[in-house]
Amino acid sequence: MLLNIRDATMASQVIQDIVTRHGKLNGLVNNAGGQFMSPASQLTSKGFSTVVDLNLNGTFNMCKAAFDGYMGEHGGQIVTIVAETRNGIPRAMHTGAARAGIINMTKTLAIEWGPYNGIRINCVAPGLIISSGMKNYHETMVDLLAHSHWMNPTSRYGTESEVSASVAFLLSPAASYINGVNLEVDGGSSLSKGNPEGDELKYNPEGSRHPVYVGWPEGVDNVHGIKQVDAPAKINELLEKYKAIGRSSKI
Ligand SMILES: CCCCCCCCC/C=C/C(=O)SCCNC(=O)CCNC(=O)[C@H](O)C(C)(C)COP(=O)(O)OP(=O)(O)OC[C@H]1O[C@@H](n2cnc3c(N)ncnc32)[C@H](O)[C@@H]1OP(=O)(O)O
Ligand SMILES: NC(=O)C1=CN([C@@H]2O[C@H](COP(=O)(O)OP(=O)(O)OC[C@H]3O[C@@H](n4cnc5c(N)ncnc54)[C@H](OP(=O)(O)O)[C@@H]3O)[C@@H](O)[C@H]2O)C=CC1
Repeated sequence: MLLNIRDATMASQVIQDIVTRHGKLNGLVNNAGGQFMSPASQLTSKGFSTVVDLNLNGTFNMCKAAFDGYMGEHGGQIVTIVAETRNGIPRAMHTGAARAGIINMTKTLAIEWGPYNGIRINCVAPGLIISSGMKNYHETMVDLLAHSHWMNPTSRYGTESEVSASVAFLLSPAASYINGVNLEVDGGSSLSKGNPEGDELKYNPEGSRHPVYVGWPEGVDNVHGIKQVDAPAKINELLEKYKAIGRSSKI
């Protein structure tokens, strides 16, 4: 099923197709999104609009389609992946603005849609994650990333599994009284005060001592298997390292 979330008509059509095929729509996860890197001073109006359209308008299109097509009548759970935006996102101001918009939209929808059969809607805000998305960035950026992970308080980046686990939690009855929140999944990086230069001892360049979660238990189709992360070699190297930490850690 092809879907461009920027197209409201297509969003409605896809939701209708799902409801027709399965008879219900229990949950919606808005994961699609992205941006290009650019300092704000070089960003054009069109570039800004493009990223806002994808992330903010696209998420609205999907939420509205799910509400109109099923959830307004039957309830359901919605989780949107945003990005950690606590201190803005230098060189990605457009996406920071769009994601902050989604977080606020989520709060309003939680209030307005809660009465509709208990719809719950929340956000998950990842910090830097070793993911397929890294292939979209320039080599120099990937290089920088591959050597900067120790600046995170956990001395590592996150994994796709760790984001997925938060999404699964928010969709599940375990989160039945959680509504309108933005759950940061960033290892505490948003709390750090920026570049730790001159303060390195607080960090651990040797590697992480925090447990790491990579991959769900092997399933029939292993849909969340880390083998499927199609990222640049340097990023996959990091992932292999995290796998080793994971094996030696009690989680
Ligand atoms: C890891 C780092 C941590 C840094 C922190 C980053 C944020 C937190 C971490 C997040 C990580 C991730 O999200 S990882 C996920 C990564 N995946 C992605 O980002 C997917 C990337 N791609 C896309 O979604 C799309 O291609 C998207 C960027 C929205 C562009 O959509 P379109 O194809 O419709 O747009 P285009 O036609 O190409 O371009 C439209 C206009 O946008 C502008 N534009 C487009 N590309 C441009 C570019 N490279 N530089 C300047 N400007 C550009 C121009 O003005 C274009 O107009 P013209 O000049 O007229 O052509
Ligand atoms: N990796 C990270 O560090 C972080 C990621 N995020 C966010 O997490 C989410 C997942 O990213 P990640 O897995 O890393 O990267 P990916 O680039 O692998 O995932 C982005 C997905 O969005 C889809 N997409 C983009 N535009 C559209 C559209 N118009 N309609 C439908 N689908 C679209 C892409 O589909 P296709 O492949 O077909 O183009 C792709 O599957 C994104 O929203 C990302 O911005 C947030 C913070 C940090």
